[in-house]
Amino acid sequence: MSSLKIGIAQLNPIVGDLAGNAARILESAIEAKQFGVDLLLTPELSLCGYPPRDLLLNPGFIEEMSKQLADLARQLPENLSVLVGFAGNNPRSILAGEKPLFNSTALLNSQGIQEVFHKRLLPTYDVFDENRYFASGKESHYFHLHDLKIGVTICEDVWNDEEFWGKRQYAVDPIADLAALNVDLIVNLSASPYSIRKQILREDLLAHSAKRYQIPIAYVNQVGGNDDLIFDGHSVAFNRQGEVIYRAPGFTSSLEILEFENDFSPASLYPIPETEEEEIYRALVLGVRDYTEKCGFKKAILGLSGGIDSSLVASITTDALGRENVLGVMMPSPYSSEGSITDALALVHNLGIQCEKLAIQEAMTAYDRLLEPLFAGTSFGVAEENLQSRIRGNLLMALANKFGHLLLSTGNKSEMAVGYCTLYGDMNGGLAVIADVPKTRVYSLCHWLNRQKEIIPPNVLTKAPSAELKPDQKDQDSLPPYEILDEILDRLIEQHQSSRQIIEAGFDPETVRKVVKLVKNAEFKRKQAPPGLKISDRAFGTGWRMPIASRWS
Ligand SMILES: NC(=O)c1ccc[n+]([C@@H]2O[C@H](COP(=O)([O-])OP(=O)(O)OC[C@H]3O[C@@H](n4cnc5c(N)ncnc54)[C@H](O)[C@@H]3O)[C@@H](O)[C@H]2O)c1
Ligand SMILES: Nc1ncnc2c1ncn2[C@@H]1O[C@H](COP(=O)(O)O)[C@@H](O)[C@H]1O
Ligand SMILES: N[C@@H](CCC(=O)O)C(=O)O
Ligand SMILES: O=P(O)(O)OP(=O)(O)O
Repeated sequence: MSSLKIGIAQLNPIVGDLAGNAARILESAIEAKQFGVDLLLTPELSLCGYPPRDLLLNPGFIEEMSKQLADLARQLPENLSVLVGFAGNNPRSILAGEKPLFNSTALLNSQGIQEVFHKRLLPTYDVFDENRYFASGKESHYFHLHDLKIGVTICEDVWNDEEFWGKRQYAVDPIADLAALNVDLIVNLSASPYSIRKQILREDLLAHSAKRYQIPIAYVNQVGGNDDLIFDGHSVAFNRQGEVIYRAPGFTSSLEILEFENDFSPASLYPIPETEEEEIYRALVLGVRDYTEKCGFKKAILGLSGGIDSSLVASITTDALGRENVLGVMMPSPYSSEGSITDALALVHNLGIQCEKLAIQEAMTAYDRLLEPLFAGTSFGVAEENLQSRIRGNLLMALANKFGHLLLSTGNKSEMAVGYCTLYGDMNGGLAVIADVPKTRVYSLCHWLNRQKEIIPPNVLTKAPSAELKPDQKDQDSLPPYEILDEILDRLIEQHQSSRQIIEAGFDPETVRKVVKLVKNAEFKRKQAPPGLKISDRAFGTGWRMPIASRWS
């Protein structure tokens, strides 16, 4: 049987940057050619980046994509085939009443577009909404290269192994269809977003299919952050025994070359991060870096309270952007503890970032005076408390606006779930870095960060969480202990359990009912929150579509 050199281009495209993404693909192709590569694989929709969302509804965008695809082919080095992901028109759309586009892969070489393959299984759950734009490809097929039959699949096409899941998710299984066509190799072009330990699931699934059909599989995944989604890369290849013979590094672009002769020869195997904490931290660093850079910012700003959430976000941002690009602002009020300054300063020292101090007492007094006639006869309450948060939010946004920085908000998933945050206050910002990280995980990430040397000051790890909006206030005065709250939230949000099921699992009925009500009532806040980086299987982002004015809980 013939041999083949396959290049895996784990690319980080910018959504909508058609010319820039084409240039990235071309650069990889030229480099791959220097290593004698015959076939280069790029991720799903590599020309427009994933997910392009409603850019796909713009006919001019689709037209330009097809032009870029043809131009790219013409510039390719000779004797190199490249699989490029693109969205193209569905000619049957009007006659057959199908969606107007296909999610496709073109086989290109310097002679032009040789063949086109369409994605068959269109995910429409969680953050995916592909039925909104695409029609399903009707069949699976392959192309010939060096006398090899190479079957082409796109992302979800390989996620329907009935034997693996114990049930069929879709009526057809593209892998089974390609196996029936006796292909020598299956390639999969993916844009599979990160969630905790998802790579283990991907590898178990693909290993099962490779072994089941005795067909080697090469899987190339997109890498990089696009808005709320983080793509971890971790492209991987399996021999026909279902063994992993190659794994790309996670969270970074790469180009690797695999030798194929009847089967894959073993190649480099970058490890999966050892701990969940390492994995999550690296994902968040990539998410912050790419959001910042792809939106055209260089520097970021955040409020430093000496608390654990802002400390973690400051550390992530420092690793993402470099310490010279992070500005922390301390904004004490008369209710702030001494630690809000000393702990923030210890963090600033450990990270080496810039720091400014703006005491907010004067602004509070001015607000109180202005509101006095209207608030007369009422007692001090949440509205007055929240003024501090809103003054801080305003000051931060003024600084971000003045100096062209990106304001990062620091609320964690537990707070976002129950609405323990102030609209137009600490919720201000362009990106919510830890909005999908529960408070208990915030702690474990900080402990992990400190594994070799102190990054998060010890006092930050040990003091009780507090909004410090009134004397001696503690989160735990208003909320159940975070260990309990987070478990209830996990059951409710990620495991889709009802209050009854959670109570039956042994949780205090009154606490469960209170949490469920808080989550429902905070929907209006989450709708106005900045995009949050997704790390779980169910984040409060594009995959969470709850009504606001509703009765069901
Ligand atoms: N700011 C912080 O730093 C911080 C941190 C942690 C916790 N907290 C706590 O979070 C809480 C924030 O208080 P809050 O929730 O009253 O503040 P909020 O002002 O952010 O939200 C409440 C207000 O939102 C509006 N609203 C309510 N339901 C709505 C709906 N369905 N649609 C549109 N608007 C609606 C109403 O005007 C209501 O008064 C406080 O208990 C505070 O201690 C604040
Ligand atoms: N004293 C403060 N200085 C700067 N920034 C602050 C201060 N207090 C709060 N913040 C910011 O708001 C969020 C939320 O505060 P909680 O302590 O969770 O209520 C915090 O992370 C800071 O960014
Ligand atoms: N189900 C897959 C694939 C989605 C896709 O086709 O983009 C995933 O979660 O990664
Ligand atoms: O938001 P922070 O940083 O103030 O953390 P905490 O809420 O734990 O005080």
